[in-house]
Amino acid sequence: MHSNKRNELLQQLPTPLMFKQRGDSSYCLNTAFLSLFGISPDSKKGSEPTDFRFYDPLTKNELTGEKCPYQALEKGDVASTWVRLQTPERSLHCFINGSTITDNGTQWLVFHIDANNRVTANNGNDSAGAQRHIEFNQLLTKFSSKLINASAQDLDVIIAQSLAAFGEFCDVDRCYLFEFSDDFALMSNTHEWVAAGVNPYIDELQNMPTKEMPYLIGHIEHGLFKVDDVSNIPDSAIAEREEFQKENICSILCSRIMADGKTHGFIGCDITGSPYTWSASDIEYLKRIGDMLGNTLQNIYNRKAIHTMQQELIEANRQLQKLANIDGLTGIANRRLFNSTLDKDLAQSCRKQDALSLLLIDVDFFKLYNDQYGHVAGDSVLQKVAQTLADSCVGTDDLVARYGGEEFAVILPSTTTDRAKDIANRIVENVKGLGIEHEASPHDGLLTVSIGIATQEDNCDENCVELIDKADKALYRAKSTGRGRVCA
Ligand SMILES: Nc1nc2c(ncn2[C@@H]2O[C@H](COP(=O)(O)OP(=O)(O)OP(=O)(O)O)[C@@H](O)[C@H]2O)c(=O)[nH]1
Repeated sequence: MHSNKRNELLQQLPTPLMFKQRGDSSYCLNTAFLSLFGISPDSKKGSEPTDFRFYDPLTKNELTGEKCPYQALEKGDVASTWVRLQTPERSLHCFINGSTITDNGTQWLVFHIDANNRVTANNGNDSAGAQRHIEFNQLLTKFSSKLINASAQDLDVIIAQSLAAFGEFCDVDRCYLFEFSDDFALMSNTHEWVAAGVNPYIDELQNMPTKEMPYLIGHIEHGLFKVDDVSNIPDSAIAEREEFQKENICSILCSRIMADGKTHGFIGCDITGSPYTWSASDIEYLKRIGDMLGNTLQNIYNRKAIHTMQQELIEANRQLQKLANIDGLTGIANRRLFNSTLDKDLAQSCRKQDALSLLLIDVDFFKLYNDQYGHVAGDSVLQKVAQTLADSCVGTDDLVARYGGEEFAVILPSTTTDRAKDIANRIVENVKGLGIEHEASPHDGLLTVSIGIATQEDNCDENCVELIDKADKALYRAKSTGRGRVCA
């Protein structure tokens, strides 16, 4: 066949083709190719291979050198592979199949382009469309289950994966998530996926005032923003039109995301290069992905709210627990905490075969003090004595408690009688050292305390009641032998 005839035939074939004679510098693009890539037949009769770029769809790296399908075919190698074929107008996910045809001594290098994703997307009624719906549902199921179990930390990664999977499935150039903040005043592009060879814009789309994009936002509030051809956006929405054109967007589709009963943001996708008519399937798919993300965000909100509530309850319980164990006047442990601690410490010292000492401390002539100086001054004395006891007991496991009225108790784990006597004498000195005037006191007219000591040695002989009773008897001896002293 004559080479011009061959050329004409290839031009008319319904399959998208790039072809050239070996030795020619330019590739020809047939009509089917031009229409698939949205290229005007007037503007492209032939094209330099450099006008086209091939990208590895997985790594997003440009295929050059030996891996470039042109060069492989020129060299006589097989050139059948999945690529992202980018023209100045459009990039598409394609299966390309290169072959060399020899005709009357002329060699033709022909690339057959199979990019039927979008074609089938337009029609969900035929079997290819039905198959596509099934694939979409599988995709959605896969990511829903990933998202439903996602922790807040994993969420970003899984959202990014969902956008990439959806972007590739629908063969768009960009797919992204915008979230509103500051009570709807700002919006930010939080996640973005771009196809190979397409410029990302996420960094430039942060904290954008929503009031500057009323056309877009108005549509989002009603659920959907669909523009087949950005150049048809009316002049009244010039801000949006210019922004989209700056990003080389020709068609844009965005669907609102609801969470917590409010518009949380939107998911969107772009076609760059030349306009595309969004199909009913495109819209349905985007809405369903948006709903899935909305449900996930709602789930995360709920989990956060429950977590906050739990933390508040734990804190409230901690405060209650504290209040239930603290003496209101002196701020030290109360009788309740004393009882439970003595129980626990005594059992532990018994297990460890360790000594434990108990001090019972009583303010001397306190009735007379109250009578002479008043009840309010008496309260203040009790606070000072409590503080002095706390300051005098330096063991980390010691417990200083108000036992009742003007009586205090100190539990001293791992403490023998001799050591307890030292501590008790120090307390007597420190209280006297406070220099609280008490005219009726025989001890230099100063307020004093008496202390009784009981010790459980390492033999587990005593229980709590017996130990307290022993300390009480020792306290009685201290009182009856002159007060302001220690008895064991
Ligand atoms: N200000 C004040 N007084 C209290 C408080 N609790 C108990 N008291 C007083 O402490 C006094 C204890 O008196 P008594 O048991 O007779 O003992 P005492 O006067 O200290 O005499 P001895 O213990 O024998 O040295 C009583 O007058 C109680 O009213 C309190 O919380 N604040």
